[in-house]
Amino acid sequence: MQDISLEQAISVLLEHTKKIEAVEEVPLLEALGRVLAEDAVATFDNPPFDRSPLDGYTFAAAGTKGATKEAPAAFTVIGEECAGDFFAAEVPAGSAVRLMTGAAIPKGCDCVVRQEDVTVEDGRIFVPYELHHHENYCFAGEDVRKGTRAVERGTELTAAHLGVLASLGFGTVKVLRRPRVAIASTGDELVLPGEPLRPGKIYNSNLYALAGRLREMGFCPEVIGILPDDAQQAASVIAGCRGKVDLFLTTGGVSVGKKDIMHEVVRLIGTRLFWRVCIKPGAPVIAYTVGDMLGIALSGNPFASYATFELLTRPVLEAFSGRSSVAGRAVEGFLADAFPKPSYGRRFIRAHYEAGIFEIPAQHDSGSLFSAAGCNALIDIPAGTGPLMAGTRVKGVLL
Ligand SMILES: Nc1nc2c(c(=O)[nH]1)N[C@H]1C(S)=C(S)[C@@H](COP(=O)(O)OP(=O)(O)OC[C@H]3O[C@@H](n4cnc5c(N)ncnc54)[C@H](O)[C@@H]3O)O[C@H]1N2
Ligand code: MOO
Repeated sequence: MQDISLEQAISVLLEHTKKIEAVEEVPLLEALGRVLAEDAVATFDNPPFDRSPLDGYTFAAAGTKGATKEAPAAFTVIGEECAGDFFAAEVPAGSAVRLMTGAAIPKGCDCVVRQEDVTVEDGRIFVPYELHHHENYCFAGEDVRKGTRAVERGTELTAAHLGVLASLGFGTVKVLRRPRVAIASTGDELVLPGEPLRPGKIYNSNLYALAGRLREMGFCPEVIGILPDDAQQAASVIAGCRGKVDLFLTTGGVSVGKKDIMHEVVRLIGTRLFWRVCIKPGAPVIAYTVGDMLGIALSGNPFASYATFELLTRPVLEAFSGRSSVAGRAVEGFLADAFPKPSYGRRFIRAHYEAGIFEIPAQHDSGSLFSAAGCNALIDIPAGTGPLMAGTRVKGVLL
């Protein structure tokens, strides 16, 4: 099989990715980042009643006609209402109710005066200027009218959406089921952080970097852990997830070494879609299916798996969720630093991008993730490019 281009690889993966249409109802507090499955329509006017925007007094504005500092209008204060109280009686002309910001405006009243603008004496207030009908007055429904489509189906819910939905009384919302992603690392050399490091072993960093990346993107990966370099055992774990998982992600075991087991795993349980993509790092990626579960086996080198996760897995995750931010992540800019290596094949290098400038860290080996920690972009260097000088214009993609 010949190496395929990155674009071909993405298109093969997307052919095997179905948008998830299943719906589940979740508590509103757990709905951040989820995709709304049906329009959220306001079932009442919000705010639900006419209310005061000030701490002050409410009365009929007509009673202030001709009022001046010298000849203020007087009102008898017949009650008090804090936000949350409800003053049910009608307020007669010449009377006022003291009320706090957010309190409902009682019947008979049509304006509010700030409490610091009036004088209070013996249960009466003196208003030194004229007020108009509906002055300092908030109307029922002025935020959201009953029947308004407050949040549209398909919206990825942000914090502001949660606030709007809460204001309209939605305790739960119907959202699309999230893609179920399982993640594992292969390799007998791997040890979980926290355990002692024996000779020849290394700590498993891919599992943490990719599980973290999935969580940053709003997914809840099922973290399987380390699969041994035994194709039968690894195959049985992966096949056991069929029907429960949409995407099984692994790292390691995809090259040509003695223990590169993923080839055998795919032979045992699935159908290979492709092996090897014309990119550096991470070329030896395998894509496969096990029934309707998609598998992506990324290469084990930490930066290779980190970069190919962005380039190959992220479009799949977005397609599962019905989103596509891939195009929106493309950026162009100038190199702050030289990149002295020629790129015979298409190469992606880590960089920090800001305001049109890409800074490249000194360390960019596929086996090292250390310098990726300060990076937020991958520079896309076309095949056949010679050494690059500082100031060269390049394209990239934001992580
Ligand atoms: N003869 C050839 N050898 C290699 C080729 C090749 O074309 N011919 N390709 C090289 C390239 S490029 C890559 S990339 C790697 C891919 O290897 P694998 O995907 O099979 O990965 P492993 O051999 O399992 O591991 C590679 C490297 O990464 C370390 N590793 C693996 N998993 C983890 C983990 N979870 N956390 C941290 N580090 C991990 C592993 O110990 C190895 O050092 O193959 C080249 N070889
Ligand atoms: O594709 Mo590999 O990650 O360059 O070493």
